[in-house]
Amino acid sequence: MTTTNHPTKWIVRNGVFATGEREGVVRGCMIVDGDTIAYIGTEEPEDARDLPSIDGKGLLFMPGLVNSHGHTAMSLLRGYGDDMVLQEWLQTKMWPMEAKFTSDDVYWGSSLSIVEMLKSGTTTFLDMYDHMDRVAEAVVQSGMRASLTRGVIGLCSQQEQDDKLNDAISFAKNWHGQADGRITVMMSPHAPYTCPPAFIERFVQAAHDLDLPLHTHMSETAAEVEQNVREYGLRPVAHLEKLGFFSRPSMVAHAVHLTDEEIAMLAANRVAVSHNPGSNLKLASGVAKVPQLLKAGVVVSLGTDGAASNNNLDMFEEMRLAALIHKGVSGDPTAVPAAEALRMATLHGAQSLYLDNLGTLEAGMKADFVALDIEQAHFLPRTDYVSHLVYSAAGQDVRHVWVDGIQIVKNRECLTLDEEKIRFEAQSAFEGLLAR
Ligand SMILES: CSC[C@H]1O[C@@H](n2cnc3c(O)ncnc32)[C@H](O)[C@@H]1O
Ligand SMILES: [Zn+2]
Repeated sequence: MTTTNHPTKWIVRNGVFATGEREGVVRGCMIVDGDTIAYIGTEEPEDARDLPSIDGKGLLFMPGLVNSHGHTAMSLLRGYGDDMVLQEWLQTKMWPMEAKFTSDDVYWGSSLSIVEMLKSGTTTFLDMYDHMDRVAEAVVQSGMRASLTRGVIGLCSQQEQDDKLNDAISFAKNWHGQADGRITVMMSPHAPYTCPPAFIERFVQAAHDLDLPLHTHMSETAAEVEQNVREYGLRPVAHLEKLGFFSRPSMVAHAVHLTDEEIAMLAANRVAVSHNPGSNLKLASGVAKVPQLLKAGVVVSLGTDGAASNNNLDMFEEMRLAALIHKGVSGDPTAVPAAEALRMATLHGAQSLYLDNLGTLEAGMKADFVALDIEQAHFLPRTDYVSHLVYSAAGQDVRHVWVDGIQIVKNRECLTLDEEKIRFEAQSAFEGLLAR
């Protein structure tokens, strides 16, 4: 992406800002200096008079959404396997197709997901997959921010395990901190049921050596928890703790099937959780105990998972699901209120990816933000914009997107990517997979 033609310091005037912070909504202006928010408030500073400006009238600004768990190349398998439980879905539909993926397939699938995410307000995402150099290439081109991790399934020979771990280590060495710091890396054994204990321990060691966080799928289904107990005599949380997984900064996806003791153990070890309500509902995995996790002080963020188990990457939908399903299952209408759902999709997302200065609209924070068109029926009356964002809005309401202070979506057009080519190549890639 090119960074020319962007003024280093500029101002948004006449905007409404859902800051994601305690003060909630600010009506006024925001000054961006390079990649950072320099000021936000109701009063315009005197020395801002001559700054280049954009008019925020009719726009609601909010922090860019953070999608804390997914597999971007899986957009190529959207609609390819519906209405199955996780293990059947993985074994009969996903893994046979993924075995045929080339690095080009990963590039076009990831590019397709990036277009979808950007245009629905996501500015940062986590991706766990194979051929990660090609995902990184798409991230660089897009101008987006990402936490990338080479996901490794260890149900293979010792030699293949070595090769996969070395691939994950090389990827980390080559890409952590690249793209002006927009790309960071985590280390990811796929799950306790696909990685033998000794292999997970090697990932923990590598994460120590590289000083990187760890990420994995954990306790997504009841069947997986039972299998873990059968094979190792421990539920997944105690199993991972025993393997040293939580001795590193770590974030686990799903965490649906937890006991109260396990929730306390995650909190004590400062393990962050990516809650994926859409994927958990579609695969009939269950409903995570999010109110209890939040009460215990666990950082809970939101993820879509891949587009083959969701089946879209719209984080507004995940926010709404998170705010609704926990009310439904608990019978408590105060469970996950709107401000909490918004925080999960923004600040908690940044924290769960171990990214500093990201996730709210405040002076000193990264200038990653989006603007929604609020001159639409479903944003009226002007009662509570945080409520509207969570209970009424959808990704299609996003009109403009900035990352690091640079505009990358303008009037719903992606400025950094050729959307038409990406749509064409993604469809061709899927047809090629079917034919191989
Ligand atoms: C080794 S790369 C990532 C790997 O994860 C698979 N996957 C996608 N969604 C899920 C999920 O919800 N639980 C577990 N594994 C999942 C994907 O198909 C890739 O093989
Ligand atoms: Zn996943």
